[in-house]
Amino acid sequence: MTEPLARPDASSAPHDGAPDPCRPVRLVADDGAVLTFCAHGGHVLGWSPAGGEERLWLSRDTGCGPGTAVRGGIPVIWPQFAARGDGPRHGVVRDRAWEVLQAGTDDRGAATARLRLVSDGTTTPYPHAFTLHLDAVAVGAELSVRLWVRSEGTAPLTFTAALHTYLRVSSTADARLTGLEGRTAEANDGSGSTVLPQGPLPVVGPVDVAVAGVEPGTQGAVVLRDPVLGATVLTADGFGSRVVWNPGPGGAPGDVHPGGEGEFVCVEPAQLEPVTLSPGGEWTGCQVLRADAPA
Ligand SMILES: O=P(O)(O)OC[C@H]1O[C@H](O)[C@H](O)[C@@H](O)[C@@H]1O
Repeated sequence: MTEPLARPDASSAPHDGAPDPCRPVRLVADDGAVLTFCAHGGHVLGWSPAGGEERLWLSRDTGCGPGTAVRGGIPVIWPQFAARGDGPRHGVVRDRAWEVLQAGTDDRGAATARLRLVSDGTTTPYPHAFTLHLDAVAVGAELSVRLWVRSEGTAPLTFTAALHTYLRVSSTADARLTGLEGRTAEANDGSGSTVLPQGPLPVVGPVDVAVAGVEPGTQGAVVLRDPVLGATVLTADGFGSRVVWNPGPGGAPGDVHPGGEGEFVCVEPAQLEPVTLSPGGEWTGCQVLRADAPA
């Protein structure tokens, strides 16, 4: 079942008779799990597990439209994480329209969407030919999101990537993160490294770090515990790092609604070691979020 929602930003312009890429599309699985996405940015906007509340955070003040990234949900960061390169910050795919290849329910009753972005290599500021697919599936307690890349050009294609996941919390003051304790965390502003303390980590910002060498799958699980919402367990494959970001009081970008920085923490599966694909080469990274009820 596909239902349109009100657009998050009334200022986003429809694109010449084509469906507005900023229009949120809401898919409901047979068991009640909900996946919301928009074509702009190949962006997962929301997810609630079967019988549960929304687990992703979306700013009420987000923009959406050519050149503007949505604030919240799961922005696709590619082919450059943050300012780690000489291209545009966080890459070139979060602020342009993707195509919707499929949206609906599959034969298990899961809510599924496949989005695609194709570049023929003539687009600035990133003149490389590539195809990206973003697959999102919501069913039961889980959301899975898979990013697939194929190099379509004749030259090697080098990139970094992330699924910049905004996890909703009832209050950053009460939420805690486990799974990264005792690991070395590199500050994303280049100011150096620290070793994270043992025990559950507070998520009140400012915090902006990257932890490298995270194991794939359940071995590298990171768990966000919230006393109201319950736990969200994040596992990933293909992404060697986890970025943890919260801007903290007074530090939020202007498209975060007032007080919004107290309502989320970003836990981002990221591939920060550059990946190089030969012509025709492919790469896949995926994450699974599992919602557990409050203890
Ligand atoms: O404002 P944006 O470009 O969306 O970036 C938002 C945040 O993304 C990541 O988490 C980075 O580690 C942060 O340094 C950055 O502030």
